[in-house]
Amino acid sequence: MSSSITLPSPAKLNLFLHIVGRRPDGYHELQTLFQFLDYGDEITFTLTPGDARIRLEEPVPGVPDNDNLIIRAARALAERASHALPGVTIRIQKRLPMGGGLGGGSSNAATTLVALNHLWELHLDEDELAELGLDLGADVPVFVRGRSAIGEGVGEKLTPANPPEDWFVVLKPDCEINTRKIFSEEGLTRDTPKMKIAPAFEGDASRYRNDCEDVVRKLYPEVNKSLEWLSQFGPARLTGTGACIFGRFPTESAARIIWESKPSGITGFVAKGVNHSPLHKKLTELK
Ligand SMILES: C[C@](O)(CO)[C@H](O)COP(=O)(O)OP(=O)(O)OC[C@H]1O[C@@H](n2ccc(N)nc2=O)[C@H](O)[C@@H]1O
Ligand SMILES: Nc1ncnc2c1ncn2[C@@H]1O[C@H](COP(=O)(O)OP(=O)(O)OP(=O)(O)O)[C@@H](O)[C@H]1O
Repeated sequence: MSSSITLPSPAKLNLFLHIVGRRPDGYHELQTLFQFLDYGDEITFTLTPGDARIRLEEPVPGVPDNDNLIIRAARALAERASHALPGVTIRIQKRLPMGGGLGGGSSNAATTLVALNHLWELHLDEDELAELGLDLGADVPVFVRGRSAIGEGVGEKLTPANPPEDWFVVLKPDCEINTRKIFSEEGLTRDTPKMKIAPAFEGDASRYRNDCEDVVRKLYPEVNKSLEWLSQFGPARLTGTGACIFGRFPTESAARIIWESKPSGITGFVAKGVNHSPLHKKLTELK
């Protein structure tokens, strides 16, 4: 087996996000529809026999290595091994904005769990990896499992879903949003009635909303302005707790026309929604 592997670490969108309650520990109970994008970071893992360290070739700007979810995921996995493991050097090509609501850090953690489980030949099953992942972040399990899904609980109870694989214009207003801050806002809607989720949910996500959107629009005028602009062309919505917003289009060319006309100074990208994670697709090709 090769001792080096390069794998995608895709973004997710929350096609809708309802807050349906609050647990005694303060965490919010959600109903959310996750879909992956064929766009994200890329991570290369190279085993280093003879050097037991788990290290990043270069730090992610603004994130101390000890806090980096890649390092934390690798260490958590290594603790599960019953024998000495070779070290690993990890290189990340970061494309996803931080604090964007695209799940970048969680996706990096999941790619690390899946990649090192493979390279270290640990044979943990998907349930074990998802459970390890949940300790690192609420969004990690869906990235570990790699299927679009309705997430309930804090996002760890997953029911596979098949939303249409549309094209998206994703815009990143010029601000970073802290997830914890939004979940602690007094004015946040926390009592959306729970829906009954049918297996293989294929409902029209645009009928539902993101309960964080009102609060985020008020606190971040940049987000409000971008949503107003994108809404001219169809339903536009916040992902996660922001800051990114997305508009849905049936074809790539329709999405690109809108992308080309965006106001100057806004960053982002055009990507396709996919119901199978690019991570798992690539890993299957490699096996
Ligand atoms: C908003 C979403 O992106 C939707 O997919 C996720 O629920 C957030 O997931 P995440 O970024 O992995 O969040 P975590 O790192 O687990 O949590 C950050 C903080 O947000 C708050 N938090 C998070 C998730 C949740 N369901 N309820 C919460 O109240 C908690 O204060 C927590 O300390
Ligand atoms: N590998 C990593 N990549 C990005 N952020 C990381 C990483 N490791 C730790 N972090 C921390 O996680 C924070 C949130 O980053 P992330 O990119 O996951 O935000 P997000 O897209 O808003 O996530 P979510 O949608 O899950 O709320 C960052 O501000 C950073 O401090």
